[in-house]
Amino acid sequence: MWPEEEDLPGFYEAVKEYYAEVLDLARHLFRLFALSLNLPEDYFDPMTTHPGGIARLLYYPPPKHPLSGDSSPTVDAQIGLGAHSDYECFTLLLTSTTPGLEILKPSGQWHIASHLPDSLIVNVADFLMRWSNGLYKSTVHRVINRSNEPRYSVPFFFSSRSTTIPLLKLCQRAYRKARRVNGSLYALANISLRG
Ligand SMILES: O=C(O)CCC(=O)C(=O)O
Ligand SMILES: [Fe+2]
Repeated sequence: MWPEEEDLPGFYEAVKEYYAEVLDLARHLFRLFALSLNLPEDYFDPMTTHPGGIARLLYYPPPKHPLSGDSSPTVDAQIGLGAHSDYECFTLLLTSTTPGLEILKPSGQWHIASHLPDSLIVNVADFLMRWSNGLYKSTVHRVINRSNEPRYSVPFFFSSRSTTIPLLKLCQRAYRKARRVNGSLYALANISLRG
């Protein structure tokens, strides 16, 4: 449901235009992922003809009591979005100047992603991790608005065409390792709805 044009002039057009642009970019990015996996550039193209692509318009109000800028533990009430990974192929994130996104590092510490002007953040998601047999790792992240400002963000979740996709023997070494070490990766393929 969209707000009436007279209530928010230009809003619908702006969102529609952004969606078209980011969809193009996502398809292009998929080609770069293909090249990085030593696949032909157009390898994933048939899977992105009618892809799943959802943009969310998110608002995180400022906290009632200012929070510290470091990544020290916080109580649940302060967390805008709890720790999770996205479940599509990847996410393109457009954010306002207010930081808030935190990335879980392999060390177990949270890294506060700083805002870079005119940039998008790319988060690898579960499906691409599964597809690449764990070569690409999905990013565990959360959102905490530690500032006194409202925070806005527009994640665009990009997935493949809705069809049965055979498990690809991409990245043979990673494939064998994934099968041997982490059978639970297979469970991911069965999770259709989360969060
Ligand atoms: O608002 C953000 O920066 C991230 C949003 C997010 O992780 C999500 O909607 O899955
Ligand atoms: Fe997310």
